[in-house]
Amino acid sequence: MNAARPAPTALSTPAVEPAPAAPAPCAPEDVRRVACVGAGVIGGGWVAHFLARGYDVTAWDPAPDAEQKLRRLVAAAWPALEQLGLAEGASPDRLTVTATLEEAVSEAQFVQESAPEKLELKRDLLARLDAAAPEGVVIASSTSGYPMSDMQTRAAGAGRLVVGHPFNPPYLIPLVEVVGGELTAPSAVGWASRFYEVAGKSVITMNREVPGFIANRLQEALWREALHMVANGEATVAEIDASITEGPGLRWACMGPMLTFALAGGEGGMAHMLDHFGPSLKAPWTRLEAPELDRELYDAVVRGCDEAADGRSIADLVAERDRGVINVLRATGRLAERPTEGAAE
Ligand SMILES: NC(=O)C1=CN([C@@H]2O[C@H](COP(=O)(O)OP(=O)(O)OC[C@H]3O[C@@H](n4cnc5c(N)ncnc54)[C@H](O)[C@@H]3O)[C@@H](O)[C@H]2O)C=CC1
Ligand SMILES: C[N+](C)(C)CC(=O)CC(=O)[O-]
Repeated sequence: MNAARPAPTALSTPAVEPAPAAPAPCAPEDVRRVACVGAGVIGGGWVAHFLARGYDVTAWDPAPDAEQKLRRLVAAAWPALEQLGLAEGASPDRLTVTATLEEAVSEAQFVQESAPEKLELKRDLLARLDAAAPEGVVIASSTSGYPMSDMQTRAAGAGRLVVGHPFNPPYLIPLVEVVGGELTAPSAVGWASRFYEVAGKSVITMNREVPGFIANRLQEALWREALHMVANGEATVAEIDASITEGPGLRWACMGPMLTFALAGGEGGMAHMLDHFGPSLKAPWTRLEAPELDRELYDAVVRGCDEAADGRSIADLVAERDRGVINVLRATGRLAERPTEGAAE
């Protein structure tokens, strides 16, 4: 079932011979100064996150009103961050907005890039960050989907460039997907993953490059089908959103799509689910083509769910899911709205 590693795009042929990645100047645990370059929706969210975790943060963004907007974003996020619990010494006062990119990164121990999702802009910016940041400092891009192999082509120090893909807002959604490019040093990937863990993130370190990484590929499948349905008059925007918030979204906050579907198989788990609903993969239930459910894929999914269950029985998982859904319903004020009238006498 192991799909061949996707061939690098023609764009990812390195234009420069990378210098071997110098070691990071400090351990992930010893980072105190973080630079955020690009301070819009996501970059601003990163600034708020790193400030709340007690770092000194420098930020640079070319927009004339960037500082005003950034400080407004941080101030708006701060009450939620106080609720979550701030690190010792955390303060918005530890933000410095610099006049130049070079100033922002000159003493940084980690750099998070969050400029617009435009490939040429990212290539030039990452090369500029590589030229300006202290030797060995890992530079991560917030890109939503570009492979680092396609972005790192102009950086002499490509070995220290990684993807660190967050979810909006980074100060609340814990996931960050980390993956290197063809020229990235494995040590930089490991350093970045460890740093994000230390900085309070939930890290998935991918073992291969794929455009869109993991969660965005899954989101994109749903997003594109939703757009088709609206375009074809099959569902309204409101129906699309309600179908998730009143349906699978309640479960997904507690349990991922794989284990959720294992429970669709009842006591038979994922094996029964695939036996029962496997043929539906050929039904026109989406415009996305399904893979062939061959023995290798079948066994990999069943085995993966058994491993994810980690000794919990189906009954344990059902109880866990039900507790979680009730908590989400309660937390989102929906338990009260549920119809109280029972069956007619
Ligand atoms: N918006 C979202 O939900 C998410 C976005 N991302 C990624 O984060 C990155 C930024 O996206 P957003 O924050 O949404 O965009 P945005 O448009 O809100 O912010 C981009 C910022 O970059 C600045 N900028 C423009 N040119 C620049 C340059 N050459 N160097 C540095 N900064 C520059 C702009 O002034 C702006 O403030 C993109 O790569 C995007 O794919 C990742 C996860 C989620
Ligand atoms: C819409 N988006 C592609 C920018 C979304 C992301 O990249 C991740 C997220 O926050 O959902």
